[in-house]
Amino acid sequence: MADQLPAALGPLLRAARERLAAAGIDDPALDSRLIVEHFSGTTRTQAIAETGQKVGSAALSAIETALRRREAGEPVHRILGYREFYGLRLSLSSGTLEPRPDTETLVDAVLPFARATAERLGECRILDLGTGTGAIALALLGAVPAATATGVDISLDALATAAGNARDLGLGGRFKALHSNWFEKVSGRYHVIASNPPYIPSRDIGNLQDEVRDFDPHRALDGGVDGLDPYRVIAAEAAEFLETQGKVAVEIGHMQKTEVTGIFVAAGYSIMGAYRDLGGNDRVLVFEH
Ligand SMILES: C[S@@+](CC[C@H](N)C(=O)[O-])C[C@H]1O[C@@H](n2cnc3c(N)ncnc32)[C@H](O)[C@@H]1O
Repeated sequence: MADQLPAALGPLLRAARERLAAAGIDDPALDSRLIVEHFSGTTRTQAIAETGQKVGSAALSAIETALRRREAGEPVHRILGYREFYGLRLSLSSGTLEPRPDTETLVDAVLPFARATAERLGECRILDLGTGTGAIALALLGAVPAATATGVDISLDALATAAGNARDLGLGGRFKALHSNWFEKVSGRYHVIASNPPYIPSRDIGNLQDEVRDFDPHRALDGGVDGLDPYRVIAAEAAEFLETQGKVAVEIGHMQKTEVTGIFVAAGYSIMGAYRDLGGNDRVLVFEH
């Protein structure tokens, strides 16, 4: 019950952390802090300097509900309803993948080219295939003020969330959400075509961590029998939508570098760069046609 949680901030944080630790949560200190701060509207500084500050009963009740959800295995960012990506706060919804830090590697990989294009031409048109929350497109728009982006998704729910994120970040005027099965409804040409497509082989979905399998939409994960179907579509069709010397950048599963490179090379592309994530895993490939 809500009244079992202490109302003073310091003891409340301690109690929340102990509950999550007892439930076997990986990082109970971080998750309890995120939950308490979010639902009480307090800051980290207050947690250190004002441990006696009282949290109201409505906030305590929300914290109690959130702790129960976390104890039951729901990812902390699903409970909060947002996740930070490339310094941007992105709202989540049931149709969106939770953006992962690994995907920031893709943003880093194409950002210098996007900046240089914007400087040279006064614009940089970006196509983000499978945009989800809008993570990749919005990170690039945030960093390159002259850029514009179209975010494509098959999920209407994801597109509504991406458009809302663009608005909330003040990027709505440069972001267009497009409902399309990959390139089907896409028109025009782009300097950057970026994608973090679904790339898990269908048979492996059941073996994913519970937090991924049970809370990320399967449409965002399942890349077909061998996990490579979306790369085949992108390699076959992207050239038609690329500006001269434009770049295609894709996130890959850490064992997929050779196969994905082979798919793009067979379709007439040259590999321009391969990037590892912070864990040292192959994560992003950049091609030119
Ligand atoms: C791995 S998620 C990536 C989401 C986001 N770009 C990110 O990096 O966090 C893949 C996205 O592709 C979308 N998707 C799956 N199949 C698609 C298709 N046939 N056409 C367009 N988008 C598709 C999913 O709905 C999902 O949003």
